[in-house]
Amino acid sequence: MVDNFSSAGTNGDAEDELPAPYGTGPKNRTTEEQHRSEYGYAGDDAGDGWRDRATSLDGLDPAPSLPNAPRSYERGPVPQQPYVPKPPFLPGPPPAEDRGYPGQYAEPQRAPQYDEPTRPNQYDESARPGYYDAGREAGRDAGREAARESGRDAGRDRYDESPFAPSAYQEQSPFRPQPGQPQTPPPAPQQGRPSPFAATGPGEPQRRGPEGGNGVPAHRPGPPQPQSGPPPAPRPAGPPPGGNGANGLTQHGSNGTSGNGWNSAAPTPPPPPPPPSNGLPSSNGLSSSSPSSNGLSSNGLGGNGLAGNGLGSGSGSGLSGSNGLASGSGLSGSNGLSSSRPGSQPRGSQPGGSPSGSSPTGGTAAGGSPVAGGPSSAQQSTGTQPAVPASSAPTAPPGRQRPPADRPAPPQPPSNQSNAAVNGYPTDPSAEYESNVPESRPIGARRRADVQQDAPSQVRAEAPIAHRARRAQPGVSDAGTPATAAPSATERTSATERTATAPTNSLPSAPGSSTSGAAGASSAPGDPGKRPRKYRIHHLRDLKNRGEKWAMLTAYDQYTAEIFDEAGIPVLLVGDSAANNVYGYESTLRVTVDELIPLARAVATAAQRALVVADLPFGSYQASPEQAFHTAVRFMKEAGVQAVKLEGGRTVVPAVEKLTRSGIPVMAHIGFTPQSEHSIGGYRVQGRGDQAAGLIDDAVALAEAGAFSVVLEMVPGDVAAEISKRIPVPTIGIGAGRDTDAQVLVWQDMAGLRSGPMPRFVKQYADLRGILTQAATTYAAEVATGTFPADEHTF
Ligand SMILES: Nc1nc(=O)c2c([nH]1)NC[C@@H]1CN(c3ccc(C(=O)N[C@@H](CCC(=O)O)C(=O)O)cc3)CN21
Ligand SMILES: CC(C)C(=O)C(=O)O
Ligand SMILES: [Mg+2]
Repeated sequence: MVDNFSSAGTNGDAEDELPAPYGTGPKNRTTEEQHRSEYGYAGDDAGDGWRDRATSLDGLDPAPSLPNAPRSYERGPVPQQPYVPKPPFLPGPPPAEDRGYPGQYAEPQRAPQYDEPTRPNQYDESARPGYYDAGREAGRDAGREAARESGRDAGRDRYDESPFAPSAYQEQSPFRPQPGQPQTPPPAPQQGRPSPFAATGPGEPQRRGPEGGNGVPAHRPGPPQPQSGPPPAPRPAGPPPGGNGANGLTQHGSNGTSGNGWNSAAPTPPPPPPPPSNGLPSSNGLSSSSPSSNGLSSNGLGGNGLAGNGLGSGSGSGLSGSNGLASGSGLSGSNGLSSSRPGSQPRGSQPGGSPSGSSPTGGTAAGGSPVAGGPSSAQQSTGTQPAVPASSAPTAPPGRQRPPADRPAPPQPPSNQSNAAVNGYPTDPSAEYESNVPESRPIGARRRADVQQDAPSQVRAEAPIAHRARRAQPGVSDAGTPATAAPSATERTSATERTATAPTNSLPSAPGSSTSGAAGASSAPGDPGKRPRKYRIHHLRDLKNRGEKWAMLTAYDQYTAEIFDEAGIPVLLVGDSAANNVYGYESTLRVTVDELIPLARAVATAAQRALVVADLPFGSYQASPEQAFHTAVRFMKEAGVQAVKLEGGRTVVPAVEKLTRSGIPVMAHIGFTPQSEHSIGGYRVQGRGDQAAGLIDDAVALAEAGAFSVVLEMVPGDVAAEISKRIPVPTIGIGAGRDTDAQVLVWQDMAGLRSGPMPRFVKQYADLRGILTQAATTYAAEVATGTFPADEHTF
């Protein structure tokens, strides 16, 4: 059997599976289908918890019942689009739309490139061009016009233009909220949707499983959370971070404090935004102080949290610190966790937030400097506590409606040319990438840096970096950090220095020896002094050979990339998980190459040391190795990433070979592969029982094909351990236990930005949702009361 991704399950099939020469496409499908079988699944219920969780999620089970969309794809063209035979329908307001995915996936005709639709792929296929164009024209006009007529307002128009929301199409699409109607609250579709990611609306608590929704808590009660990431060195220490527990955050999560934890809270939608006037409790005194004081500000991401604490450090300790934050801020208390709900909406209240909470401390006002302040502030607050009674306040950020408009952020101005669209790159296939590159500094700058890195002595960062640093810390000049210095210092420094500095991060670096020296030394990710100037695939292998564990995080934008990079995270993944963590889709299936490239570019541009890997989204590589090549090249050229990741087992070996032979490092991804969610039949652990052998074979085949690392998602710990021993390249686990060579988490999960049901393998190290909720609430309150801006903010 083939299975693509999962072939794991198959034992003997292995051979069969091996696709012959590159023509994997079809096969994959076939295979996938087979997957449906339940494999070991059945038995699982009991033990794992996965099942349980599922149950808890109630019907959430993604697959089948989803009202949503994905299914449309599977079925073929979206029902409603009569006129749209195919791509054409892409209404394309803006060129961008190329995506028009709706129907296309299914389509056979065009070969390879589903995804890329948008831009006629330069490399490939010719065919497309015409195809799309035609379609667009037709579709667009019609669609748009109609839409306009309907009276859309400006905002809407914008929306329409968005590639994602072609008017005509949209309306019909099951996935998205209709443009016009802000179905805001939870987008209609979502509600029902089982997707774990779906933001739960305020009202949606239901989704959560019994357990509390997230299940998180429940599930992982745990005591020992093994999983957390063993930070590099110490890893064993598992608990360390424990602190976390301490922090509450974690605990929250784990405990489910709230009941379920986060969930519970959520349910109660809080009162809408508080009337400022009253105040925010805090407002009063707060004024300046409060706000900042809360630490919120300070906490801010940078501060405590992440950076400071050091994610990097891994689980460990540092983090905990972070907790502090959380709690400190009240957040915790507030937790955003609990309360927070997904954004979508009303989450309302989030408990947190509230103002009240805030106030507590007093803070510093200052603007919170990030970092430094961060921690401290946090702590301060802590004292205060969690403040945030959730209820209190008015927290609620104005519910976010996610009216369609917002969500898909379609940033792009509608340029019309198709391609040009999104990226801004010219559509012209032949166009020179270099020249196309929009910005001046980005890619180029980075690369230069890289080069230097290789050169041992280099040091100071280049101008670009400096700029970046400055930007980050207003006020700071090169040297110092502004008020709060901590972070800044780091930032400012050159890349090299930065590393070192990386503040807080002291994490566990591996004691390992750093072998190499300067530039390339292989070193522990967490140890500032030992970090390579730029992580390269050989460094990762060195880490494995030395037994040093490391952490990977997703990143989708500049700031998070900078923070994680400075925290010592050696690899940043611009995952297709941006679909549900950036664009608001319910699964990763809908995100396109054109949507990911801008994000990847931001991350690649911002990361100084981290190796940046981009996920090849669904439909952009399965058709053939050539398609994979073209898509990968786009990410390398247009975004500047250093490697790509694709999902699948033996069936994608030809693609892996093609890429690696072409000089493109490939990170493989097996076990539960989200892009094949529908063929797999939901979010399930893969590789149990009989499937184990197949999964191992997949890993071995991928490593032999040249993959420089292999992500193991939702794989039994013992199987992951075995694979880790069997292949020479690093294994990166997510729901694969503690014996993989590295761990990866989606940053919003790790930092507590999102709420809603959380996969069992997630450990939350901060409560950004709570922090931001409180910050926004306080800010709004101060504006309302006239506290802000104050004299010092006035020119
Ligand atoms: N925010 C976020 N976190 C992720 O880990 C993530 C994404 N997004 N998007 C892409 C993929 C999808 N992934 C997922 C998503 C959901 C589950 C999940 O619901 N797991 C359940 C198990 C359910 C079952 O076994 O039936 C769990 O409890 O962990 C797992 C992996 C991992 N990735
Ligand atoms: C969860 C990780 C491995 C991923 O593929 C993503 O974020 O897209
Ligand atoms: Mg992915």
